[in-house]
Amino acid sequence: MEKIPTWLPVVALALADAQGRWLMHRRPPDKAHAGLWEFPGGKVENGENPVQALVREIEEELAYRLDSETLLPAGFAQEPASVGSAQIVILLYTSLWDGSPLSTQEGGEVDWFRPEEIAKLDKPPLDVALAQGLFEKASH
Ligand SMILES: Nc1nc2c([nH]c(=O)n2[C@@H]2O[C@H](COP(=O)(O)OP(=O)(O)OP(=O)(O)O)[C@@H](O)[C@H]2O)c(=O)[nH]1
Repeated sequence: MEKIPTWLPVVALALADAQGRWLMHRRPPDKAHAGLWEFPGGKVENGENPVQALVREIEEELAYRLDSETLLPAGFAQEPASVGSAQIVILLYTSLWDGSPLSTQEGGEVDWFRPEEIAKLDKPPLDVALAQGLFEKASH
């Protein structure tokens, strides 16, 4: 067996405001899944743990400094296993917004939505699964 990772860890953030709305990021036109709404985040880099990766990604994408102590694991979603390319697994964390401004740094846009609105947004497949897991859990 080759000693290379067979899966690609990605981390994502479900940030809630005090009104029960959640932050979603719309991917810019020049990227994969252009125009789709996702939980913001990105790939875990070598030498990082998931929380470090998420803090870095959110700072890069949104100029928002997460307090790693407030991040709670909320679920995960995975691509079907495939031969050839690494399987993407997205780990989702929740946090409560502290009110600091958010500003998109990489050409995307962000907005706040209620769970029933998020259900109707066009999303990449793993974000569909993450949203289902998060909001089905929250409503029980
Ligand atoms: N959020 C999300 N990402 C997905 C899905 N499926 C899938 O292949 N991805 C890929 O997972 C990666 C997420 O990392 P990212 O957000 O840092 O991607 P990026 O394009 O900004 O980074 P890059 O410039 O390094 O490629 C992207 O390559 C994205 O295309 C999905 O369903 N949801």
